Amino acid sequence: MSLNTQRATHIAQVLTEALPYIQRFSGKTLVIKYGGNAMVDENLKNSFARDVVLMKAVGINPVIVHGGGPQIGDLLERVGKQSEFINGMRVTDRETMDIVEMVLGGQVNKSIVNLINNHGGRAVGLTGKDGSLIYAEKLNVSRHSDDPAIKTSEVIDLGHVGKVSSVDTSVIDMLIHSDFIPVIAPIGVGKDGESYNINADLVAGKIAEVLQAEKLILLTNTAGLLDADGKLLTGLNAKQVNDLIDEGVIYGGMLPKIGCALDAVQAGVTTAHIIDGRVQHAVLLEMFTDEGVGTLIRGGGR
Ligand SMILES: Nc1ncnc2c1ncn2[C@@H]1O[C@H](COP(=O)(O)OP(=O)(O)O)[C@@H](O)[C@H]1O
Ligand SMILES: CC(=O)N[C@@H](CCC(=O)OP(=O)(O)O)C(=O)O
Repeated sequence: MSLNTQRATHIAQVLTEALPYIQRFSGKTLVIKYGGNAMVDENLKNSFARDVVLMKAVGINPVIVHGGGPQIGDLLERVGKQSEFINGMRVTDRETMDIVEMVLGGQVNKSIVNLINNHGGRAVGLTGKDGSLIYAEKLNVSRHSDDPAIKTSEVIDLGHVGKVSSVDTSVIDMLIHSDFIPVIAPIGVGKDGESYNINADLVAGKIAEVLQAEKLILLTNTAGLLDADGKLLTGLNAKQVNDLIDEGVIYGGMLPKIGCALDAVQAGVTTAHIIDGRVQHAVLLEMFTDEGVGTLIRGGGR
């Protein structure tokens, strides 16, 4: 057998092995959160874009929600502004909000759209303002005292940080039905017309819920959810997650991620996955293998 025939045989085998997964997910919607930390390497960005285009080509409907925390951090640094994070959320004053909108709605959103289109897909970029997709309201968080004797907690004003109050998916439905791939920046608009900076995981989770997606896939810069010894936790339910939060094993940027994954599966999304965006073709590995990759979160057990 020539080398070319061997290669073609291998491709044919791979394709037929993927067939049951393609049949299972064809026509289904998948919400993929593409984290800013997973967008750093050119090869990885290209492999992500190819995965998305391939999915669409086999009849799956990917909806991309992206972050861009490190990219916002870079521009803030260039203009000499410091950022503070509380419970994984960036404290956002008006000037920071302008930069967030420029970086997420402009630079990051358009670069992902461009990348997908360069691989033969048809992507359309949106923020939550387009088509009134995401209405937001102000998010306030409470900080508990480190002293267990002090039971009261302090409410902290995070500025223009929002949470999703409602999602109108009309514009997403229209794009999906016309064979476009929606690429969404996590900016919401308040009833007062103000812009809100929303953690991208929260937006991805809510959109997955409202679309009743088959999967919510959160790409990040760790192998998945890790235990106190740094070992990957492959399958978890709500009770186990809450115990890990109480033990302080889950903190920072993983808090909104795991929170939205739990909320999504409890609201009807079949499964949520936290996977390693530093691995080439991470999304396809999750979709087209029985064992999957990263951490799988299912509903129940709270
Ligand atoms: N138990 C945990 N397992 C894995 N990562 C964790 C855990 N707890 C906190 N983290 C932190 O969460 C980070 C991922 O969140 P974040 O930085 O917001 O990523 P992204 O930009 O992908 O949303 C990890 O890099 C890690 O520092
Ligand atoms: C309120 C809040 O923290 N918003 C985030 C929005 C971007 C984001 O979520 O980016 P990653 O997914 O790359 O972390 C921020 O300002 O960084």
